Amino acid sequence: MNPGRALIEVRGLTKVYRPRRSTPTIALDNVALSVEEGEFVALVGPSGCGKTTMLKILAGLVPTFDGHVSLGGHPVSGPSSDVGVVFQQPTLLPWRTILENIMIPIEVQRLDKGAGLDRAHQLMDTVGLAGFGDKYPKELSGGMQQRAGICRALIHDPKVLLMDEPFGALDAMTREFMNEELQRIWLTSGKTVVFVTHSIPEAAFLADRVVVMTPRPGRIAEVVDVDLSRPRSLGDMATAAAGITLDRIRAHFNNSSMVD
Ligand SMILES: Nc1ncnc2c1ncn2[C@@H]1O[C@H](COP(=O)(O)OP(=O)(O)OP(=O)(O)O)[C@@H](O)[C@H]1O
Repeated sequence: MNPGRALIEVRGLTKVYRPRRSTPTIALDNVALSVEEGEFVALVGPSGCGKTTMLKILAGLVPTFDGHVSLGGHPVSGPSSDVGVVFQQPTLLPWRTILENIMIPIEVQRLDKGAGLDRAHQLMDTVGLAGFGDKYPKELSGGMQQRAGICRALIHDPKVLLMDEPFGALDAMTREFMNEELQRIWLTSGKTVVFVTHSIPEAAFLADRVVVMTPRPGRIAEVVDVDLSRPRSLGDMATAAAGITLDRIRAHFNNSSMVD
């Protein structure tokens, strides 16, 4: 971790989708955000406020936008090996084993296979998938598949992990377990994480700062600091200090259905 140094810089970011046969949509409007190296930042906001759009832009998956977006001082102009992405669905290839799925970025980026295999086993150990490398995705539970997706995103040792509702499809108990797992992985890896969620408790449990977005067009309504010590336990979220943070975030959504 290198505190005080912005790894991700977003200034004046506006994204307008212009479909050929319908009216344009302003997904993001003049968004500014700096994320420091090693920081965990969560994005929350109502459906359609541009959270996924923001993440895709950071991932270099959206070619056109207005404003400045940089990663490590370099303007984002396409996918980068400095970034790992985890989506809501694990998107594992069904005909490949778990280990073969995790190794995909090593193959695509033509990195050293031996070192990649060592790291894959290390990551599988870390997330509790040791011994499952030879299984196929359908043989694993949803939570295990999502853990494999996290290993795949981390296999090439990216600086930044972008996560788009990674636990949204999991049952409540698995989701809580995955939140604790992710905190542990983040604490040991020192990665910079940007995490999209609809769940305010999840955002407050995981993040150093919670970025609250307005309904579309997405702007930043408030950035809420979460001043709770690490490592956090789920029980910590029932304390008065956590309650103040949760209320502060929830106040933005009193008339919205997004609150979990
Ligand atoms: N490829 C696209 N073409 C046209 N419009 C799009 C496209 N992608 C997103 N949009 C529109 O941009 C707006 C923001 O979408 P986005 O998916 O970024 O929101 P979101 O906050 O992630 O939503 P949700 O919480 O429901 O996933 C929405 O109105 C959406 O319909």
